[in-house]
Amino acid sequence: MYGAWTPEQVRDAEQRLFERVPEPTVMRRAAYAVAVHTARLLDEHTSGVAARHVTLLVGAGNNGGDALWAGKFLRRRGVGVTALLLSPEKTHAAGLETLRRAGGRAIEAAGPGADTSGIGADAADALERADVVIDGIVGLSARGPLRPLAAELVDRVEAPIVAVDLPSGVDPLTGAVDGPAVSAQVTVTFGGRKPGHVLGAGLVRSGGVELVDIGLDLGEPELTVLSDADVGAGWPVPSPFDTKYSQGVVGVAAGSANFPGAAVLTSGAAVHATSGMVRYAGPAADPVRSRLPEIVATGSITDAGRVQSWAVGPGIGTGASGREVLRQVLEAGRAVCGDADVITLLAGDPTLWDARDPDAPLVLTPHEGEFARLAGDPGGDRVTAVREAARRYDVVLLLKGNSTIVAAPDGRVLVNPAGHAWPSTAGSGDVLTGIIGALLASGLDSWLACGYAAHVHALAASLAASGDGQGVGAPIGASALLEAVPEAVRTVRAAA
Ligand SMILES: NC(=O)C1=CN([C@@H]2O[C@H](COP(=O)(O)OP(=O)(O)OC[C@H]3O[C@@H](n4cnc5c(N)ncnc54)[C@H](O)[C@@H]3O)[C@@H](O)[C@H]2O)[C@@H](O)CC1
Ligand SMILES: Nc1ncnc2c1ncn2[C@@H]1O[C@H](COP(=O)(O)OP(=O)(O)O)[C@@H](O)[C@H]1O
Ligand SMILES: [K+]
Repeated sequence: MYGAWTPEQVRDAEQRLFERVPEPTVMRRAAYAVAVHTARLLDEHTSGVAARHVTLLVGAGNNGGDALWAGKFLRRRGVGVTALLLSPEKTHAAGLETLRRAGGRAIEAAGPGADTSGIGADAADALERADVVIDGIVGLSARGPLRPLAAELVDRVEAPIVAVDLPSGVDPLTGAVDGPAVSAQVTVTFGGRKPGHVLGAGLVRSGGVELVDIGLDLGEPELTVLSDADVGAGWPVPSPFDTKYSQGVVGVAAGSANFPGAAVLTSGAAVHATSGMVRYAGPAADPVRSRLPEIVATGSITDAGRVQSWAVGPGIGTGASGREVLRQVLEAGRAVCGDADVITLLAGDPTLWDARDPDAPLVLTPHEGEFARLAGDPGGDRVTAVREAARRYDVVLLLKGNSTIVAAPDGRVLVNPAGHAWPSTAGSGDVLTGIIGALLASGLDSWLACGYAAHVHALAASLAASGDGQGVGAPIGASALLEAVPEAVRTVRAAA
């Protein structure tokens, strides 16, 4: 498990740290780590460190200061260092001095001989010669997209980039990118990850994140990211004294005559995710029986028998029959995972919420379009949007995406950064619904159930796509993802 802390939390912790350790000492610690990772990258790309060339993009604040200090440490290893100053008059003075004393060169990015881009001739040359570029344009204090000169410089870079703290152009709090931004090979960050490293475009732009301890005491994180080991340790498996009933029975209300596949995928996922028993109730009972003989299938919810949870929504339609299915499931007073048409129905008719038993956990798993129907466009700050909607509707809300966000009504937020896009295939959401339904039936806390399910779902997709999680991937369908769920569960349990 690891956390991500907001810029405000990091700044507060920095202030506390500076009461004990002088600020320049902390900055040197941070910059030294940037230099170490830059040297590693140089070695990877050029099979050496000495006599290689590193160009620093240096903005107006301490982020640029870190880059300048890193340049000084690289000089010690014989690296040629050129700093391009974006705001020469606001450059971190001590950093600049130390780089110069170490034999580094510092020039104005917008120096003489500038072409229409505004980049000076020497600066353009330094960018072209760079084996690695260090991005010290902006860090924790970033606001909005890169300014024009910074954007032009970044656009010119062809060498791999080491970002200091955050890739510039990424919003530290939301991970949103609204314009030009750095795509880093490695991001070296200090004290703790920021939300911008694990959310949205920021996740992709950060590359590999290297966390450096600078002595910050950060407190409770804003966001939590689960590891394989966390998920494996909590994944429900049968004990010697369990029966198929005691582990929790999952009810699946999904699919229709037009969409039997949704029924098969949701039910199949529930079968693979946990032991115990899965009941299916709906018009696709025949295809479900023929594909999944272990499922007890009936035509209607009233005939389904006792369950501990319902996974409901995929393919049920938004007409009268879908509405009736939802009403019956909500009235059953069991834990519910509602997906797809359920969300559209609840968004369109607020009276449907009245059927809900307030004591039974309710999870909703919208994709972005469904979320917009329910709570409006999530915009760039998805965490805030999801957290507010979870509170307003008193549900656990899982917003799907490359980084999936799970918010509880009490404000806790989990993020699952997939790290790849293999789950982006039709029907994979149905699989997720089935996994969550199964975990709810086992009695797991519904917020954690969503986090566990999102983690295993993404892992199953990666295992299915790559054969063993290591090889080059190939596109998969939701059926392959479904079949890989047991291997994903094995993988996380082995890590626990
Ligand atoms: N406080 C400290 O001593 C420590 C801070 N650290 C570094 O300090 C950084 C934070 O430094 P600062 O608070 O000085 O701020 P930054 O260096 O993040 O930003 C400085 C300035 O960049 C400009 N800027 C903002 N948005 C921009 C954009 N979109 N395009 C171009 N320029 C933009 C603004 O003028 C802003 O004031 C951290 O990210 C980290 O790298 C580390 O050295 C660790 C210790
Ligand atoms: N680009 C992506 N990267 C990683 N995961 C993705 C991406 N796009 C979608 N997903 C995941 O795939 C699943 C798609 O669900 P959904 O949109 O409901 O599809 P469907 O309705 O076809 O089943 C979700 O778990 C979502 O998080
Ligand atoms: K940066």
